[in-house]
Amino acid sequence: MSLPRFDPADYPVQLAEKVARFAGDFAPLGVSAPEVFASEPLHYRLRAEFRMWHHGDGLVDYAMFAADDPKTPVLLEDFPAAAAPICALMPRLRDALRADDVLRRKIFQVEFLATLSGELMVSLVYHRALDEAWAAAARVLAERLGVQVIGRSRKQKIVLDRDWLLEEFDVDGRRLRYQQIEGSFTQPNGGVNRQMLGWARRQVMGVGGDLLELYCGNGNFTMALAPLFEHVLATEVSKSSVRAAHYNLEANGIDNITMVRMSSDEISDAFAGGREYRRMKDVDLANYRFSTLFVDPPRSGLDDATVKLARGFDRILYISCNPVTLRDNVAALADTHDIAAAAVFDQFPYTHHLEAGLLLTRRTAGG
Ligand SMILES: C[S@@+](CC[C@H](N)C(=O)[O-])C[C@H]1O[C@@H](n2cnc3c(N)ncnc32)[C@H](O)[C@@H]1O
Repeated sequence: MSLPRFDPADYPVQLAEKVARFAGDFAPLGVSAPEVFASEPLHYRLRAEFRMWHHGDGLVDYAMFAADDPKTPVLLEDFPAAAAPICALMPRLRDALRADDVLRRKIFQVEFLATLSGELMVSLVYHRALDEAWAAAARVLAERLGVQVIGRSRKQKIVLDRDWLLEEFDVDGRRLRYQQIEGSFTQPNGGVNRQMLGWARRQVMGVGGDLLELYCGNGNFTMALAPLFEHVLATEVSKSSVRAAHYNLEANGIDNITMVRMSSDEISDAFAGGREYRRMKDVDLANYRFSTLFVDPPRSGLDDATVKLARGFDRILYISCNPVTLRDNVAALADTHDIAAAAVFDQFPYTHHLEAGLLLTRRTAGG
C-alpha cells in the first residue's frame, strides 16, 4: 500500500465506495441509506505529523512511510490534506530547521495542530535532551513564525508560551469555544466535525431530560448538546482532556454539565451499584432523569460492561470511528434497540477509514 494520492477528481468515487461498503455492512441491521457528509477534498486536516529525515549537510525534509514499506522514507514537499495554514507553514519551518543547527540537531518528528479559528501550534520532537540553548532558538522561531512552539523529548516537554490553542466556530448559530491541549485528542477534520455536531444535535432536538455522555474528550459534543438537555453528566478518562473540558464549560458559559474523570468501565460499574468512587462524591445518580446516552469511543468500541449500561437507555446516540466495532456493539443491542437514524462523516478522505453516527431507540412493547 503506497501513500494516499490527494486528487480531488478521485474523491467522489472513493467516498461513494466507502458509503456503499458501510450501507452493505449495516443493511442486515436495518440501515437503508445513511445520510452522507462529505469532507472538503483538500486542506481538511487540522492535525498532521511527519518524521524529519536527515540527509547530512544540514538537510532535513518531511517524510512519511507507507504501511507496507516502513523503512523507506517518502520525502514530502507538501501535504495537501493539511489545513491551508499548515501547508503555508511547512516550507517556512523546514527552511528554519535547515538554517539552525540547534533546532535541527536530532529532531525526529514534527506535529502540527491548527484550528478553524486560525491558531497554529508546532511540536518539535527530539532524540536528545533539550536545553536552554534550544529554548532560546525556539523562542526566536516561534516569534518569527507567529505560532506556538512546544519542544519534546524523552520525559521532557518544554512549553514556551502555552500548550493549547483556542478553537472557535459556529454550530446552529451558536458560537462554541474549545481549549485544545497539545497531545490530547481533537477531531482531525474541522469541517466534518462541525457537520457531526449539527447532525448529533438534530437527533436529540426536543427530547429533553438528562444526558449521560461517555468518552467526552475536551467536551467537543458536550458543549454543542448541553443546551438541549436539562442536565448533562459527562465522563472521560484522560486528565488533560478533562482539564480542557472544565475550561470549556467556562468559555462557553454553560452551567448544566457535571464533568467527572471516569473510565467507561468505572462509570458502568457505578451505574450498576458497584464500588463507591471518590470522584463521584458530588454526583447523585438517583437525581438524574436520563433520556439519552451519547458515546464516542476509541476504535475499540464499547466494552461489554458499557454495552450493558447502554441497554438501559431509551435513546443511544453513537459516534464511531470504526464501523467494525460499531457493528458488533449494535448487533449486541439488536434485541432491545433499533437503528432510527444513520449517517456517515468522511473525516478521513482518501483512506478506507470512515466515521459513522447511529441513533438507536428502544423498541416499544410489541414493536
Ligand atoms: C474518539 S475520542 C472522542 C472525544 C470527544 N468525544 C471528541 O469529539 O473530541 C475518544 C475519547 O475516549 C477517551 N477514552 C479512551 N478510552 C476510554 C475509556 N476506557 N473510558 C473513558 N474514556 C476513554 C479518549 O481519551 C478520547 O478522549
